[in-house]
Amino acid sequence: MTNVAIFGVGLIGGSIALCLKGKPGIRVIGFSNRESSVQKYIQRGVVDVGTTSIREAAEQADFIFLCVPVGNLQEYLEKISACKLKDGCIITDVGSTKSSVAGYARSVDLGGACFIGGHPMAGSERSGVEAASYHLLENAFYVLTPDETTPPEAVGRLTELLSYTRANIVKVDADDHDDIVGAISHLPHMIAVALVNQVRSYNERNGLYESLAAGGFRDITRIASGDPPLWRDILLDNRQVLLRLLRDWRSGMDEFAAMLETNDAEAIEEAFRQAGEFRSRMPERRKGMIHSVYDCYVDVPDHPGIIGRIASLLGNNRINLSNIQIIESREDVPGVLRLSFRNQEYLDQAIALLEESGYSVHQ
Ligand SMILES: NC(=O)C1=CN([C@@H]2O[C@H](COP(=O)(O)OP(=O)(O)OC[C@H]3O[C@@H](n4cnc5c(N)ncnc54)[C@H](O)[C@@H]3O)[C@@H](O)[C@H]2O)C=CC1
Ligand SMILES: O=C(O)C(=O)Cc1ccc(O)cc1
Repeated sequence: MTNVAIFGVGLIGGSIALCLKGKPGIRVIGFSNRESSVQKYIQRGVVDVGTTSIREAAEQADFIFLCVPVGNLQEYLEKISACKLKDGCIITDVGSTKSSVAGYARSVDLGGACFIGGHPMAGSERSGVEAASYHLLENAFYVLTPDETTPPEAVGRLTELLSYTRANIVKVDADDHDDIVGAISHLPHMIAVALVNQVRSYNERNGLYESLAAGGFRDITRIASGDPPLWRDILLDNRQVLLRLLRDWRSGMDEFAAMLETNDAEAIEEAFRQAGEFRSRMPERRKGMIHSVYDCYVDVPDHPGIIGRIASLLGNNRINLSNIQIIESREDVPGVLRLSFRNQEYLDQAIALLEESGYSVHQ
């Protein structure tokens, strides 16, 4: 029997637990520091057994996943290292930063156990076990950060276990990880928050900002709704990298200001051209840190029951909708429905079916 202990069964810990539970020879143990949370994990069927005892969870584990916030990783590594761990036990984490946790792991004596940092590079702005999903990590990159002291055999065993998540495992140096993820995830989160707060302050004087900001603005700032304590920990932990990235960001904004001040039409066009060219080279719709959306928009006449008919059409053809939203519904224009799906396959099938049935669909 392979015992997998998960510390912090939230969005990420819960999603990993859902991938492992019920697999041959695997038993998932959920740890929480709160008894009521342990009961919840068991009731929701996310773990096989649960405990509030660090020792009980850690000492029988063959694998330990630390899925607590970044700010609690040091504390848990220290507490776990004080337990009598099994020889060959592999400890890993899922934190969004990788350098600091590697340092904490080096500073404790893990006996016959070993630590391999990890970061599943997919998620959402939601948190808690309620948001966990069997599909969350599917096709996403999952970074592991072994160093020269990590036994390759341990990396192999962890990779094998993680194959149940259906993520793509990649090995990256911990410092490189923090530079790259700082730029593609942490910096965008700060920008989204600053942008929303900028508009929020204008809105205090004129509520029209809020009314008109729906649609695109809402979409591009979705990540500003991330869990505040979680993001506090991530940004503070990666602060040296982020301070450097913010300097570069400011100089990019200064360049825009200069282009506007000097009426430099050509430079503005060139900036858009370069960005568009780089963006077009990125693989489309691959699951990334800031997750892809599989949405389409359907024009719908203002007929009663139309939403039900579309939902039934998809349901009868076994195409699972993950969300449905009325974007526009006014008397003078046809309405628009936004349909969201979990993957490209469902989206493609839905578009084909809706078009066949006479609907006008766009992406
Ligand atoms: N939110 C996301 O999309 C992603 C988050 N991560 C990383 O995953 C880790 C967990 O994040 P989420 O699952 O999103 O958060 P979450 O809030 O959904 O889950 C955190 C879990 O840790 C528990 N917890 C909090 N403080 C604790 C403590 N002191 N002792 C024991 N348990 C405690 C919570 O009860 C919860 O079950 C973080 O390190 C985060 O950086 C990694 C990839 C994506
Ligand atoms: O909501 C999104 O798309 C995210 O960006 C989620 C996310 C948050 C933290 C991570 O370390 C990785 C992914």
